[in-house]
Amino acid sequence: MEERIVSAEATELEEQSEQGLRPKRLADYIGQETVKHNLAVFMEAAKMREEALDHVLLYGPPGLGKTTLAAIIAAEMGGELRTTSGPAIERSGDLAAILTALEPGDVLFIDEIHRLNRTVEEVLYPAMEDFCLDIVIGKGPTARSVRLDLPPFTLVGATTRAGMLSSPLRDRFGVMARLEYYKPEELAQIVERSATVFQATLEPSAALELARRSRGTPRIANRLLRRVRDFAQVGGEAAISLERACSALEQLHVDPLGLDHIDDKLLKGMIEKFNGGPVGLETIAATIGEEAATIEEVYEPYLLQIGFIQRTPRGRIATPACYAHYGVEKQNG
Ligand SMILES: Nc1ncnc2c1ncn2[C@@H]1O[C@H](COP(=O)(O)OP(=O)(O)OP(=O)(O)O)[C@@H](O)[C@H]1O
Ligand SMILES: [Mg+2]
Repeated sequence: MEERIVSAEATELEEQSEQGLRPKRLADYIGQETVKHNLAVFMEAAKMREEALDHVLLYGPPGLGKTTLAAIIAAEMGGELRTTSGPAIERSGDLAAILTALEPGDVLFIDEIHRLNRTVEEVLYPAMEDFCLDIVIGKGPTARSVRLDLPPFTLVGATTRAGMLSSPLRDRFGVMARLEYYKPEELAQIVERSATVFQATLEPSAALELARRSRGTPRIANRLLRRVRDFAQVGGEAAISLERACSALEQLHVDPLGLDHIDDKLLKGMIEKFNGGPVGLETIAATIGEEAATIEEVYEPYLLQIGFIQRTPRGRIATPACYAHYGVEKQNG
């Protein structure tokens, strides 16, 4: 798969630089008002009862702030954040080691929790439900099971694929929070905050322009800000203006809706080669030289979200909004 500036996934380098951009407290976390409001109530109540917060499942598309929110929950609850991920825990013994090292009130963050294997997952059930661990000592006829108590802790799970979680696991989360794509005004606030962290001056109109082209995703907004700042810096400009933002984004092939050349290739292909469809996913994949799964999981979600394509039983169709964007009339027949 080609590297894209509008990809919602983090590059390896970004994972480190993002650290400094993450808001640390709930009050600084922009947008996601419902999730934020509910979490604030649940955290307050847990603190009043002097209990650990109920286990929280955060789900939604990449780059919307799940990892950020997990760290905020730990900070607000006054516990340590222990981070791991589904694929990193290979054996049930690995998870047992992590669980027994927890202190009361800690937050265990399991990223990509849909990728835990079943045997590991089963260790998690009693840990989540009763704060205990059943371990088997010995083998064969002398084997016996011992129950270990765990300190009260909060599990925060994150996933982009909530549908892939088994129902016993899903049922053990007291709080389920779905993160939504951000509005341009919210993304503008996010890039303005990031610009302050970078000690860059960003004009409000430039912030809004970056926001509009960021596909509802803070990670993309911050990435575009970094690149646009480079252009301004090399141009010797003290502040990032709207004109500079627009010309830099044009240079980067990010159009006013946040579409790049790959989106163009896909959408124009549907219009020009298939008269707007319906056209099957496999056929689209073959014409643009991509895997069907990549199109479905990576390219399509944003195009569906902005209403440029529709999924129908007979295949994908390009909508009138998509035709209008490219200034093309649909051929009849
Ligand atoms: N509500 C927010 N306010 C401010 N910045 C945010 C917000 N949400 C996300 N960000 C920024 O966006 C970047 C990506 O966020 P984060 O890593 O938390 O996303 P994620 O949902 O965990 O992504 P992934 O699915 O790839 O793990 C971070 O640099 C973070 O600073
Ligand atoms: Mg994350």
